[in-house]
Amino acid sequence: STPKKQSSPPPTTAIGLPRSYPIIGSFLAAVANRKRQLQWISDILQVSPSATYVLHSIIGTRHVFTANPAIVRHILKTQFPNYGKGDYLTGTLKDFLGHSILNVDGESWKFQRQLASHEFNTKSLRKFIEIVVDTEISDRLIPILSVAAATGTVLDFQDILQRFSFDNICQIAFGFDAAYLLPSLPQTKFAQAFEECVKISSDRFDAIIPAMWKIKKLLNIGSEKRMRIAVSVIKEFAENIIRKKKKELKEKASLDSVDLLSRFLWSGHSDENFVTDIVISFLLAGRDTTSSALTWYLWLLSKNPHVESEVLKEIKEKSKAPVYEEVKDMVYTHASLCESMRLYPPVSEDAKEAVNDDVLPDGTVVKKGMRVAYVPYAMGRLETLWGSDWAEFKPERWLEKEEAENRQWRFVGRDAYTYPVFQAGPRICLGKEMAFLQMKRVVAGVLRRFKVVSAVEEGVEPVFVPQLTSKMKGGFPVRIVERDA
Ligand code: HEM
Repeated sequence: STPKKQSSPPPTTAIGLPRSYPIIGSFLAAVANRKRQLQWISDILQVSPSATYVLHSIIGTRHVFTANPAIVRHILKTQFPNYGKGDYLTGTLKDFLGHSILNVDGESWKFQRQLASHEFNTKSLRKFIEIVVDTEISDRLIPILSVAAATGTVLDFQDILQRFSFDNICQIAFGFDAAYLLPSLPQTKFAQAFEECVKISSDRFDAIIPAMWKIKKLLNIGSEKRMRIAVSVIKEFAENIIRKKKKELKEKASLDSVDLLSRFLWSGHSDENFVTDIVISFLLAGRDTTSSALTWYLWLLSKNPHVESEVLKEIKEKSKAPVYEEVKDMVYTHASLCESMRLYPPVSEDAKEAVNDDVLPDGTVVKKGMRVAYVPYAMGRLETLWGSDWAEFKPERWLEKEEAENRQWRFVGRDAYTYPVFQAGPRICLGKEMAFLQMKRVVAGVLRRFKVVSAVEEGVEPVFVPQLTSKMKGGFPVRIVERDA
């Protein structure tokens, strides 16, 4: 059956390019649109030649925004060494992320990536999916959903998923059970401090006067005072775990724990600050990304029953297979997750900074120090890339029927530069495969037994909030219904 138009996200209004004036550039338009900056930039990219736009702002600052795959390839791959994190980004995130993988370039990045990549080999992934994810599903998630189904309670599924992935990533990063997904939905000091750091760091980027936070920090007032406190809560927490881990490792002859922290300590990195920063980076990378993806996914499924029934069919077909094989083979589910993240990417915009002057493939001139951002949110909405039905939630875009007589679905991936939801090139997301395994396992574990019914008011579209990782504004209210066995 053909998907119905009702499932579509709201159409973007076609607008012209913003006015630009001498000295202040398009500063006024940027201020007027600052509460909807992502949508504003995406609208502009839709009407820009080569899907690329140079935003002129106050006193001659210029930023390039692009939704053009050839330019994405240029900055993420062909000219990779010329487009790094840069001073602006690293300076803004340093209090939170220090010199860890998400916040450095060059040799230090290479080294951390190399070491961390062991955490993502097949053996570790299998262990992760079979032990960490499945325990969290059966011991924590399912019981909460059963109670909600029995009592008819409305749950905020976004909150549930954030708690779920927080517990998961704490296990991977530290080998520590954060116990954040409990029936009482506890507020833990560590998780709350983490949330505060993410929020304040995001706000630093969004401020109209970019250096304002530095002044507040200097004076130790307002949000910057809260930031300082939250950072120290996180660091203290991490340091305690690190000390315990160090002691444990000293008493052991070999490395049997698989968490990232043990791996770093085992390889001789005993500098607590450095190790703390790395662990925090992983928490950020792994925490809100999969929960964001799954929140929007379940919302789209609730609006598209024909997709949900295809997914359910696949879950039932695969349910006899061992856990790891099951999730690896969920082709339709995989496609539907890709499709959902096309419309609602967990990382909606990502900026690089030019090390040297350069010219982009479309002729746009880039000066040293200029920021060039690719915008997955805008790219997923381009007719030139996805066709005139781009607004429809259609997993079939990613699938082909096999020629063989059983006519199974086969997944057809898109070029990573057209769909840079996980970034692309040498710095492509290290957790991509892990994220898919986790998401598919959650989808299978939940949908097999329950129907997740949106309790969002009829006709209301949830609002996409782009922070460091995107969120559904106000959460995702749902009712849980137990399926007939
Ligand atoms: C749906 C889920 C996810 C999405 C959409 C996603 C997306 C991304 C993106 C866009 C980046 C590039 C950020 C940048 O450098 O500017 C990234 C990097 C990274 N991600 Fe993910 N991610 C996801 C899940 C995960 C998970 C579960 C983990 C780990 C447990 C993870 C670990 C990392 C790491 C370590 C990096 C840094 C890679 C590097 O700089 O070399 N990600 N991810």
